[in-house]
Amino acid sequence: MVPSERVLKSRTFCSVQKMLVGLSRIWVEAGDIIFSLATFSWGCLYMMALVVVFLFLLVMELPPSWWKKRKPFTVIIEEKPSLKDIPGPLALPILGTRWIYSVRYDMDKVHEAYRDMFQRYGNVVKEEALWNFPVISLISKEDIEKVLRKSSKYPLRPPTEVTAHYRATRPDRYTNGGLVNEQGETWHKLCKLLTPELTSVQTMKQFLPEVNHVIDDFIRLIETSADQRTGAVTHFEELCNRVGLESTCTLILGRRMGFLERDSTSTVARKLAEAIQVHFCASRDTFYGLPFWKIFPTAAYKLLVQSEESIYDVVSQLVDSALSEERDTCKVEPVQSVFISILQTPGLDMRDRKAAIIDFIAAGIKTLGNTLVFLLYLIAKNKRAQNVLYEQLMAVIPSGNPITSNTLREIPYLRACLTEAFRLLPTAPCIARILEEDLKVSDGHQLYAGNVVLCHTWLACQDEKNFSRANEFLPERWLSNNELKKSPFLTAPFGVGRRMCPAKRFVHLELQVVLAKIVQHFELDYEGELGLYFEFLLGPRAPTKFIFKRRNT
Ligand code: HEM
Repeated sequence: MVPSERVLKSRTFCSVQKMLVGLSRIWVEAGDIIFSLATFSWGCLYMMALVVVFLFLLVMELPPSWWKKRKPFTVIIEEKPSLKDIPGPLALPILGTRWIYSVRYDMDKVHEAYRDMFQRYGNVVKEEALWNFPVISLISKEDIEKVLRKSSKYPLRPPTEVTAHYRATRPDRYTNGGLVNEQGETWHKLCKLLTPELTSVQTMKQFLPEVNHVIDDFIRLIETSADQRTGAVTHFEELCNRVGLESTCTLILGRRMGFLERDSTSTVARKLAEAIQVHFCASRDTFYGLPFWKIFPTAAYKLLVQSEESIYDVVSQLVDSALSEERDTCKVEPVQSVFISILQTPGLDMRDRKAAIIDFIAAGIKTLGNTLVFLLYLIAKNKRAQNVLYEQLMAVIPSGNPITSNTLREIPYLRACLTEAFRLLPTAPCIARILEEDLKVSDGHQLYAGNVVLCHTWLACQDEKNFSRANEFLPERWLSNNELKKSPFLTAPFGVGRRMCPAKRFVHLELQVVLAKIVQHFELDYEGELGLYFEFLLGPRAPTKFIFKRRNT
């Protein structure tokens, strides 16, 4: 057991003891009161019993699970008074600061809320969830680095509590919370068994020819969807979600799904994309809203369950049909390995295998779709960069030729465009961690092991202190490599350390091919300005309207 874990466990034991002692006192006192009232009125007794049961449920059910496993906040306040000094919105007793998302800010603009809070309160901001559980937000480059550098064997990322809660109610489908939500040894085991093929350089090398085919189909889909006269494609974000789904399924299931054909199976893609959108929105609403879903199924919780079940059913069908056709129809030979390796890995329950495939596909569709819209928007709006990229592409890859690893290496500007797009518009605007050690941050504020910390990498990337001409799209800044060395933790769109996204290599490959092929085929434009929308991830506000003018090559 690592030392930080031991510390947490011993603290957990003390805090659980204190909590039990406290609760038993509450019960004794509540019992005394109830007993005396009983002599007064049975009706009154009934009401009091209901109130006590309700309070008990509140105490036991509402705090986040990782809080219950660690130090209750009240204890932290008593022993470590300096957390009190961290500025933030007015915290109400018990309810904390979650009221701001109903009164001061819109739930779909949480990204703007943080920008405003950093302006109001400084570099370290404290929000308080229910029962005044603290969530600390950091924006300074030095603070973010301090948190993300301290990566242990089992880094802790706060789980999406509501998903973990729902999965616990379906033991027929899930044996654990899954790779994204698990912690400690269970997470480590899943990571070790499920991700080696996905992260392998070899798998990606072999997958490249198939990526070329997928993107050629995407180009055809754009051509047939565009207005013949103007080249306009409205709701382009839907096409991006479809290519995200097709590519991820091709990689994970080892077979083409046909989501890029003009009509045939696209209803499945739309159904899945819609379910995933609802899932992200419901996750956001249950996270930023009051967590009464722990006591009764609120509207947001019901939506979450519906979307979880739709995603499970649709992906399950895809997996089952791929399974029934077995190896001989896994036409994309090199990537059979991801699917087959998950299915054949010893030490995993069939439920874990299916859940992992579902999680990978669900994790891919929206993230890839959003990222692609952002990337193409920035290229469309920056004609100079678009022209430089086009010239370089045409010099290295004659139009119509497939893209290979060698040609990709010869166009560093292509990768620089990706990194710059991730800096300006990442779909994951912050990285969350649970601290495993005490840490001193800006303005002398002391944080403690067990505190939940949000590292706002996106906002830090827009700060002139960290990047000159921070709001401009300048891919050139990444060509020297100095910039990357100066700020490896700020432009970290896939996270950092052992909990980093296992699909980073795949996404980089996919985005380079898609950008290269689109810029070779079309001159890109965008009508108006792109709006942003927060749904747990940062996404484009629909409808997005791109103009694709065919190039004469
Ligand atoms: C543009 C696309 C994507 C972006 C920007 C992205 C970003 C991220 C980020 C920021 C994290 C959290 C990392 C951390 O806490 O340090 C993450 C985790 C994860 N991502 Fe991605 N992701 C993308 C695509 C995908 C795809 C296509 C898959 C599946 C094939 C995937 C599967 C996962 C999984 C399983 C985790 C949890 C890893 C763990 O906790 O061990 N992601 N991703």
